[in-house]
Amino acid sequence: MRIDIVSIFPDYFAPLDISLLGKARRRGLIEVHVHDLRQWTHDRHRTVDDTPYGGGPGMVMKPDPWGEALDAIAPGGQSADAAPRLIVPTPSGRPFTQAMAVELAAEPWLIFACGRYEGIDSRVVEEARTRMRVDEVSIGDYVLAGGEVAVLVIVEAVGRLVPGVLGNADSVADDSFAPGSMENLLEGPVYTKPPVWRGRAVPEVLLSGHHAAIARWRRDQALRRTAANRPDLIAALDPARLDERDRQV
Ligand SMILES: NC(=O)c1ccno1
Repeated sequence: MRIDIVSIFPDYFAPLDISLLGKARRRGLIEVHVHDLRQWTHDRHRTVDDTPYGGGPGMVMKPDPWGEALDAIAPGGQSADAAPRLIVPTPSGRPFTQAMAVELAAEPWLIFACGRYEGIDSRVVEEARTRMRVDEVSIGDYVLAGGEVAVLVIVEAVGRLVPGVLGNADSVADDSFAPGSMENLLEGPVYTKPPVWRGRAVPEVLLSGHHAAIARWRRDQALRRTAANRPDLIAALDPARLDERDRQV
């Protein structure tokens, strides 16, 4: 997977050189290019924003630098299956979910546009849509100072799903919200050695080696945690996916 990130604060993305994603980059599983938007400005002050038409507070990011940046990064001509997908984090975007992370992890090329101030001139997304798929995405119902932190969240959630990045691919199947048996459920509690810690013992079933009983216990715990923390997810569960035991939890 290729990832391009455009920002006026490229240093925000130093964390992508460490840990899981840093290893994935060094192993050639993920290619990350971070670009300073200001390299596509042409005035002495390297201006990227201006006052909003129609008045109102704050500044809006000018379309010209963004248009030139996207032209330079994705000049076009790629085959349909190699074309980039532009992701623009914004509070007014579609909710970023685990399902979307799974979908994006299958893409060959993602470009992230980090907006700042009051946002990017809307014509940038409008024009980009004429030559690539564009998703305006929100990581939650709150407002950040810019898209950079949201891109770090999305790149981490997506990057860990790229085949080969996680040491144990099975752990993805147990993720909260993971498609499949965990779909729309929160992951339950997890334990490791020692078996007793400050007088608190690990649930016996987890030491039993009885895989069916362990799977059942984990699903019960996931249902309980989801009911406690996210009743909205329980309400959205497809009843057909709940067995008799689930209904008793
Ligand atoms: N909620 C968000 O995704 C966001 C992006 C930029 N500011 O907020």
